[in-house]
Amino acid sequence: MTGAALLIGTQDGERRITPEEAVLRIGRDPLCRIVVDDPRVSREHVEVEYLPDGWRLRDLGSRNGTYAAGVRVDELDLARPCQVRLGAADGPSVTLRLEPVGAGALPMTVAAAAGPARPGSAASGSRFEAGRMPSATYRAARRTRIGRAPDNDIVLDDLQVSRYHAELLDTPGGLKLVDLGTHNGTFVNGRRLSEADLRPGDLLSFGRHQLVVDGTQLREYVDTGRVSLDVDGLGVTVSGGKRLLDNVSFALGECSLLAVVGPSGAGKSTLLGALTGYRPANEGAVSYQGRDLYAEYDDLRQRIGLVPQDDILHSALTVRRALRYAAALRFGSDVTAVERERRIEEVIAQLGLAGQADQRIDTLSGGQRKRTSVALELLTEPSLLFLDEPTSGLDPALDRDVMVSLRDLADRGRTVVVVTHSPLHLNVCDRVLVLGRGGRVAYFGPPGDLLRFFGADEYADVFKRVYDDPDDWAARHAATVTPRPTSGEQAVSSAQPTEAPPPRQSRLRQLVILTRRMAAVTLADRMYAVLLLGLPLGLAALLHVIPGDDGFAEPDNPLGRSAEASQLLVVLVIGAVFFGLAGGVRELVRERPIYRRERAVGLAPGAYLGSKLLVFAVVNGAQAALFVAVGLAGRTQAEDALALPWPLLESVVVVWVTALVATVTGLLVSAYVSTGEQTMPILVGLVMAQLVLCGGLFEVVGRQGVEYLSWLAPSRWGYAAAAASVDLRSLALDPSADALWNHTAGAWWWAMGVLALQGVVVTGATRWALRRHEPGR
Ligand SMILES: Nc1ncnc2c1ncn2[C@@H]1O[C@H](COP(=O)(O)OP(=O)(O)OP(=O)(O)O)[C@@H](O)[C@H]1O
Repeated sequence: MTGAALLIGTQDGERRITPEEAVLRIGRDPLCRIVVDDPRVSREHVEVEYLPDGWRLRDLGSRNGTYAAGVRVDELDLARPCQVRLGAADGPSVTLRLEPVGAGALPMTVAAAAGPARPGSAASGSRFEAGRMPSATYRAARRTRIGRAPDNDIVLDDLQVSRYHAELLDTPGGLKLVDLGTHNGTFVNGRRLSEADLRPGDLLSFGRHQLVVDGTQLREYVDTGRVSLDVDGLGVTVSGGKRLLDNVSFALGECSLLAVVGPSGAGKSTLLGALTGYRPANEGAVSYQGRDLYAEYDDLRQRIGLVPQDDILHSALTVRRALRYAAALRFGSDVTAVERERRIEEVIAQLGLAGQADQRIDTLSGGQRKRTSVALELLTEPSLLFLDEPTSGLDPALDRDVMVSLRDLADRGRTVVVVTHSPLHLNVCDRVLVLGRGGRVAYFGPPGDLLRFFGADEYADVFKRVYDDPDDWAARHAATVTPRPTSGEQAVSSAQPTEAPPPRQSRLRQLVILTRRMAAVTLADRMYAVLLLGLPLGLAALLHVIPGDDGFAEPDNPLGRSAEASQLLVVLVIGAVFFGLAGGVRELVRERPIYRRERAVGLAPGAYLGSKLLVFAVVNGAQAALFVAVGLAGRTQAEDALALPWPLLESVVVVWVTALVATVTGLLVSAYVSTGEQTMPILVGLVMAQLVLCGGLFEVVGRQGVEYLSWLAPSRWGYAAAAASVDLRSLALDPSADALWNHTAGAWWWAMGVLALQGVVVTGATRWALRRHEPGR
């Protein structure tokens, strides 16, 4: 395209301009190079200019707007042939045909614009095609196979496309599409379907590739990231009638970088939720290259990358390892390790992280860490990238570093929207949107005009003015924009409540990936790993403080009884509860931002929880073995075992299972709390309750309320199994009436069975609690 001339076609004929010619204005004014005599066109309506990266068309703040593919645009990259309308989105209007010609330019195709897209209707494709040119055209045979592998009839080179993805069958009733059981999914007019009868104009999506059906012909379009975003009348009202967003409208051209700024509480995060579809708006529409985001969310969500405010990275891993796990989770299982590795190296290079690729994330600078989060989102090549305050907490130099990276991403073909508190580097953006309280737009336009619009000398004044008088600035902004044509009805959003998408791999494969990741994270965090093993060792030392040297043998005193055995068991069981809870209680809350983001791209909660259980089962097993072996060293063991080959093994198993049930209880707490700090008092309270209710401190049998309550405590059953194992009823100082402690295999299995059942119930409750962190909540 570089060096290409531009052909501009109007009703009056064609005109060829070269890069050497200066900026060319088009409008009603006789001084314009191309004069258009039409009342809907402004005196100076648009200008066309050759920039280092190619031709651009810019709307000069025209009253009635400039439209491409039915979307109002402020700026348009003319890399590809297109049609724009001056003064009206549709109906009769002045139409310009713009076509780069000469070196590297692509041939022109003109497609007529149709009505707005409707999911499930045949119109999606026609609107989507308006003004664009297909990258290929295919004719469907009787059976046409589509996929990534080279032996398909239609080969789509895209890691989000399965090797053998779908089949088109030419039947007497017309074309029929059948998904070949992919995890990636096949989408028809934005809806995921396993089978569909196709009609002319239907839009089929496979990853970044779209095929529009026209008889037995299929026109292919590839989403290279050059997409426009059109936001019309977004409104969010919460229960109680409070308005969080009020009639937000704006249009962004391709390859744009938009900064959303505004005082705290203005609604920036709410806007981000509405634009990404996580928390859809109640009113209005968001369209993405002419496609309705809410109506076609199943499909379009894959084209959206979101970098939330909190890091979505395991900081103990290196950049490359974190990206490897993310790629394994986000790509389908038929994407090979070599293909994933290639993509990882691409994003590392793209974000300038080659020097840090093998560095641990917790040793990166704030800016590099943010760029790693961005790299992770770019793995799947989204065309729209949203970032929530990526520069918060960064110094001005790192702030600029991040903003310049975003500029670069937009320039390479992507629309980037960044919410920021920092006005320092707004000049790298194409557009700035200032939100005032109540979610009203106080300004939307180029950064260069921002201070002038507010009559301010510095950005701090802008914030203050918007904060002090949001109504006035919203009204002033409204006066500068042309109202869009409406049908007179309130635009009710077509949004459905957001649901997480299905996983990209089988749940078993996810379980394996997540288990490996968690093991890697646990081992990489040396301090944490040392603490996990240090805790049972410290507790084992406490066991040696208990007086006596009989262990679990009959005490050598006239009574034949002592407190030693029951004291040993209390410390063993409560120790197990303690290290189990301590491990579980932090786990989910510290990973919450990661969980939320991964859930939104197809993480299966069952696989996630399963990976925690598997790793903790191993960790708790090692802890139990250490604790029992070191803590009981030098003490006599019980003479015989009840259910397992050796008494010591029985003690280890009791401690292990008790710890595991406590771990799951910790995970349940972790799923409910909102910060790590909240876990400490809960941990203390739970350990104390387990101590009181275990039955070893004082007798709970026969004290009705207490006895029933104790049935809920895992420590009660862990203690009972351990007591049965060592025959505590014949060793303890006070002969106990607790039938759970009978020295029989039946009593041991009963106690262990109830303990296991508690584990299953609490795991189910934790899985349920994870629903609180579904995307959109
Ligand atoms: N579910 C809700 N119910 C009621 N009010 C809400 C709800 N969610 C958000 N709000 C309120 O809506 C307003 C906008 O919130 P939002 O988080 O979008 O603002 P923000 O501009 O992102 O703020 P900040 O810059 O502090 O992050 C705030 O006043 C907030 O308290």
